Amino acid sequence: MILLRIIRRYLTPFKFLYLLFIASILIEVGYAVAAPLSLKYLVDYAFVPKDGQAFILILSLLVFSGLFNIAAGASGDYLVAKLSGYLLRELRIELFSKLQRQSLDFFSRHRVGDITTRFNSDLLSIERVIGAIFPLGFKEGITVFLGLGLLFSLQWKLALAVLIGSSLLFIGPRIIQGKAETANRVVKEAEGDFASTIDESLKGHKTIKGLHLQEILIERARKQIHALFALGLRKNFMNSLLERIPMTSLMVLNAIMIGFGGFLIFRGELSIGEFVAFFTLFMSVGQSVFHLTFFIPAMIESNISFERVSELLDEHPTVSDVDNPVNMLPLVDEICMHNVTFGYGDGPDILKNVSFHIPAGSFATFVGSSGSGKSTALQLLMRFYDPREGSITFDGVDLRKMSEKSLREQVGVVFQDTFLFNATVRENLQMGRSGITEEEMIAAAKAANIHETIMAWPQGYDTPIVQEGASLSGGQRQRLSIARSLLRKPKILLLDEVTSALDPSTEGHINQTIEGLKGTTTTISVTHRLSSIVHADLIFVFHDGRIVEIGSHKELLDLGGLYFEMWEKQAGFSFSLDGMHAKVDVRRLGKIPIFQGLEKEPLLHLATLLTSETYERGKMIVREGDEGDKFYLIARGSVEVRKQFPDGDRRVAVLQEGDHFGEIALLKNIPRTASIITTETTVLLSLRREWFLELTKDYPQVMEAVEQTLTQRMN
Ligand SMILES: Nc1ncnc2c1ncn2[C@@H]1O[C@H](COP(=O)(O)OP(=O)(O)OP(=O)(O)O)[C@@H](O)[C@H]1O
Repeated sequence: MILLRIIRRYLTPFKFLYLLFIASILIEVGYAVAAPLSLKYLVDYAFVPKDGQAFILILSLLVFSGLFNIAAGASGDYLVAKLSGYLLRELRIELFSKLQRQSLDFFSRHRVGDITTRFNSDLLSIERVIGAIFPLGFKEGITVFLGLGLLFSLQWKLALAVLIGSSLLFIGPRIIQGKAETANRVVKEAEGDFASTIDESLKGHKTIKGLHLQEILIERARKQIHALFALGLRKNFMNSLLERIPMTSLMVLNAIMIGFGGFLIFRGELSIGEFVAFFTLFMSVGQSVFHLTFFIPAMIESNISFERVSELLDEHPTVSDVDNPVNMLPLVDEICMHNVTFGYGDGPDILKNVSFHIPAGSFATFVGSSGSGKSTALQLLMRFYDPREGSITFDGVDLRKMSEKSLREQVGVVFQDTFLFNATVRENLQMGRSGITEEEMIAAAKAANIHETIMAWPQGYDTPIVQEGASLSGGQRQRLSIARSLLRKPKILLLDEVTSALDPSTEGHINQTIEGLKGTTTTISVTHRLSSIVHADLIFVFHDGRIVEIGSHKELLDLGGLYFEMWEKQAGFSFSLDGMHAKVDVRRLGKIPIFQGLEKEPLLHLATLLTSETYERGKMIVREGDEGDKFYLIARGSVEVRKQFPDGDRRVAVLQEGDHFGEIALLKNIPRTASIITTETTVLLSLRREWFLELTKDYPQVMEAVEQTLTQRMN
């Protein structure tokens, strides 16, 4: 039984207290059983013969042992409170530590709501069992056991009759027990589902609003709440039945006892004192049985909680330290991937036979289309996952042989999705590091271009960050997390789209900071904004899980391959300093398929009709089904394309800088075929149909060109 396993596991160091607790229980049980037995002597030796001396003797014994019993009971209560407190403390610590040590795949396998339910309601239910139900059940169990022995010694025939009657009467609850167990499990799962929905609706409120998914979420929650109601009803009914049946059974048993007991008295096989003692003892045993059966639903419920908690305790991280791991030393030579193949879980290969060398101190970047495996490669360098095939080495040492702690000390990482703790700015920056001076902290904040912003807040570095930084802008969060990483002075710095939420001037500043790290820090940055990496030492171009080009910006442009194509697509845009307004040059405009082949003059005119639109992350630009009246060109940022399918809406593509959408809207008023949502701060250039049509009056060839291209595309 999991309960006993847990008790053994956590209470072994407290053996002495545990033995004391058992002793106190035995005293209590002894009294509970012996007190009714005293009635036999009171009735047969004191009351019936009217013997005063015997009465006083028995009474004194009863009073004395009663006081002793009270003292033992109180000590037992204290001990159980202490032991259960210890156990829960240890369980909580181990559970939480287990959670922290899990590999990344664990977090994609488990939903937040499900894990938090295990910490909240499951642990509460365990607390109830360990602190009250189990000790009381244990006590009642021994009472029943000893009490039955005494009942048999008083009158075995009567005891046997009562026992047979009881066994028959307990068959009912046994049958219901299985059903109750299933009902309890199903309710727990439904609670987990609902908790996940609440969690999702809170964390994803922006996306939900942006995609206008409120109704879908309400509908989903409504279904879950209805299911909870129906399942809860069944569970409560089953549990009540379990509780009710023993009471009824007890009444039937009383009838058996009085009837058969009376019969034995008349036959002279039972004295009146014995009958009174038997009856009282039976009531006491019956009460204990009743309590025991009362505890059964709670035990069943808790058994599921025990299972769910021990499931977590038994989870072993898929990525863990080997025995005797080596400590990673500061990088002096190179970071290498050797023929690495990797996929998530049992999924397809995402990285296919990837190899590269990055010299220490250099600034390297991973570029490529969305989904080509750049972030995955970065995560492997962090050892969030281990490769399926091949190896990763830092200065020739396999990552799998290094201690995780030393790796994390050497490697800093900044993700696109930054997470800030609910603590002050200072605490967030210094988190996990001691001995950081004020100057160092300010220098890091300045390097990340966030110092001035922090100083403008009323409490400066002591400003509390609330709701995990939800009140800050995406750019502020990103800059704070860059500062946090810089402050740790890592030898290797891994950056995943860290400047996506920044305006061009701030981005320029951060890029300078990153370039300034050359020589002292090995930096590997994943980005889709090629203008930010022209000074990188090495650029790795990813395509469909493979590296297809390697070189410097110039070398790759000269190569005229995929990188060149990407560069050409992104080139030709210019921005205002705050990044809110964009312009596109005529050469670039003429490369858009629908405008290809147009003369310079109409293109110049066209460029003046484009309007800048800036959106924060998570905003819906186009809603599937809405009337389309604009064509869009992405000047900066990226968007996802989502479509409705019978099983819900799904991302079907990601569009990035230089991509465009909505061409058909220039010609016809037809509903949009997909929704477009920004995945980062995005600047678009839009062209309204009415203005475009106006233009075509002066340049009819524009209309012809657009129509021709679109017709070709449709065909
Ligand atoms: N935790 C995960 N579990 C399963 N598949 C994943 C996971 N993370 C990423 N993928 C998949 O792996 C592929 C590569 O993703 P990855 O994030 O590495 O690409 P990327 O080149 O960085 O793209 P982007 O620029 O859009 O982030 C994608 O198809 C993605 O859906």
